[in-house]
Amino acid sequence: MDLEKRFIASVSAASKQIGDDGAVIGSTVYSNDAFIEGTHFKRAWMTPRQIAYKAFAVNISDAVAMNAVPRYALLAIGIPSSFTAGEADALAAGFVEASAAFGCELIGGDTVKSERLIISLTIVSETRRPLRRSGIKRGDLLAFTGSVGKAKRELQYLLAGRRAHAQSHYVRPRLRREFIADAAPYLRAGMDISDGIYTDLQRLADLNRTGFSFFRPLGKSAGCSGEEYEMLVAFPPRMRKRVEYLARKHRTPLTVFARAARTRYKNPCKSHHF
Ligand SMILES: Nc1ncnc2c1ncn2[C@@H]1O[C@H](COP(=O)(O)OP(=O)(O)O)[C@@H](O)[C@H]1O
Ligand SMILES: Cc1ncc(C[n+]2csc(CCOP(=O)(O)OP(=O)(O)O)c2C)c(N)n1
Ligand SMILES: [Mg+2]
Repeated sequence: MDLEKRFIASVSAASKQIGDDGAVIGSTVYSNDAFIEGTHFKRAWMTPRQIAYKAFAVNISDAVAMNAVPRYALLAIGIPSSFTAGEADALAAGFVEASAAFGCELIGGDTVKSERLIISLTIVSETRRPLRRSGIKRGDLLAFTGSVGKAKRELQYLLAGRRAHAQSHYVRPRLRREFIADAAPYLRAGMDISDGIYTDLQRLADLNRTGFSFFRPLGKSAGCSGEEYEMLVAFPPRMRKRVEYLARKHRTPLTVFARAARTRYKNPCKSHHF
């Protein structure tokens, strides 16, 4: 078992809430994601403003994954002392821009000096109908939004020393807020794709004690592509037409690729955790 899984399993003793994209307390959802130089990005890849915007967007993704509307954000940030005033201003501008774009008010946080640029955001969001990772039944269909695979390619370009394109989804993830809000009543479960479909399916398999029978293999280039921030959803076959209609309505590509079945699931991807 990898170190991350082991650690999360241990802290899960503290609360039954742990295990989903966010914790649902009443109609409020709490979620947190870290965005760390060296782990999630390199400084050379993006401008400080782009880094701040992406950090915010990937956090909003967890709220969307819970079918929650983001309301408030708390930001903890560690800024290297090598940053110029202009770079610090640009970082701040990225958070202010994202806060307005996602309608999520930045109400506080903490600022410290650190060796690397580190960002941790907590999002407080509201939902009337939480979309959880659990609830999948045998026979349910599995689908993902958008086209997946680009994030992995972009990451490979960047690791090879190239610069990111400002309009790329890797720099500016497009979230499926409207589609999820409309489709949630017909979905059995959902999560956002941060580690790649195959790895995220492993989480659904463990949590729902199910395997998947694939209509067609996705291939590793699509299935092992992380940081897509597209949605992975499950719904009963009788809801298929309705969910597909809502996807078309919101111009959201939707690929139905598997059904939940009594098979053993095996994740073919290499882990990037520890
Ligand atoms: N350090 C931690 N302390 C408490 N809960 C944690 C910690 N790290 C992760 N979790 C919880 O474990 C679950 C799985 O986390 P993770 O796989 O990172 O989710 P995601 O991929 O959406 O970020 C989530 O419910 C998350 O809140
Ligand atoms: C410098 C650098 N190396 C490697 C990667 C690849 N990478 C790091 S994290 C990640 C997946 C998502 O990160 P994680 O921390 O698991 O997000 P979470 O599931 O908690 O939302 C990927 C593909 C990267 N983005 N940047
Ligand atoms: Mg998530």
